[in-house]
Amino acid sequence: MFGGTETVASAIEWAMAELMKNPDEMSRVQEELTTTIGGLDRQVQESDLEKLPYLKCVVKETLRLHPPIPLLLHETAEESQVAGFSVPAESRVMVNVWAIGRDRSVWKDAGEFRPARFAPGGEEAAVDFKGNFFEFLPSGSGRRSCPGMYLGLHALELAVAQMAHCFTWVLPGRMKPSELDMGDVFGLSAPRAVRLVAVPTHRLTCPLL
Ligand code: HEM
Repeated sequence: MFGGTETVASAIEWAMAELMKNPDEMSRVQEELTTTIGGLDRQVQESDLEKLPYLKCVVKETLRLHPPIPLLLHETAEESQVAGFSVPAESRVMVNVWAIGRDRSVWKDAGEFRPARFAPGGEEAAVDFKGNFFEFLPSGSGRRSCPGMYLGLHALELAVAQMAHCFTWVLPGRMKPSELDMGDVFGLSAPRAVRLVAVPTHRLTCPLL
């Protein structure tokens, strides 16, 4: 239950928070949605997702900065050498996916939310979720990597697409995007420290139901 629900729920909240903090990115996502869907007179459907490449970059960038499972807990099957250190067999090993995703020696503008890095022509366009790029491991890697990742991605993309397409979002009161608290809580998962509060207004010209 935890693996399939909390991961997706926390990633939806982080994606929306990043889009609220970066209004230009929200506009770009909404523009892609409006163009792909052909206006504002219908909702996003599952079949539209394959035609939304920038939305997929937004989701990828969200999972780079906010992997729902920040630490992978593994055990070595045999003695190994890592960076000149000998690691005995049956050692508990923790892989800090959260820190790797923000490593400045690996990522350009590591702390910035810049989905275009994953777009065609971007410097990280080739990175995927299969666990072969060790600098990007939101679903782990190898035999114990996440078996539900593509289901999770599908749910995540659909939820963000629907929210961005159906509504215009603003922060409550007169809060500026730069004032949005982006702190997280470190544990088994890494949800937002402060829940996202955002005010929607209807954007579509058709009814929601
Ligand atoms: C955005 C969504 C998701 C993310 C980021 C995610 C991430 C992860 C990660 C990092 C692991 C551990 C991999 C490792 O230790 O190397 C994992 C394991 C697992 N996940 Fe997911 N997950 C997601 C969605 C789901 C969904 C939707 C399901 C089921 C419907 C699921 C089922 C599992 C299971 C069963 C494991 C344990 C696999 C094993 O131990 O062999 N996950 N997930």
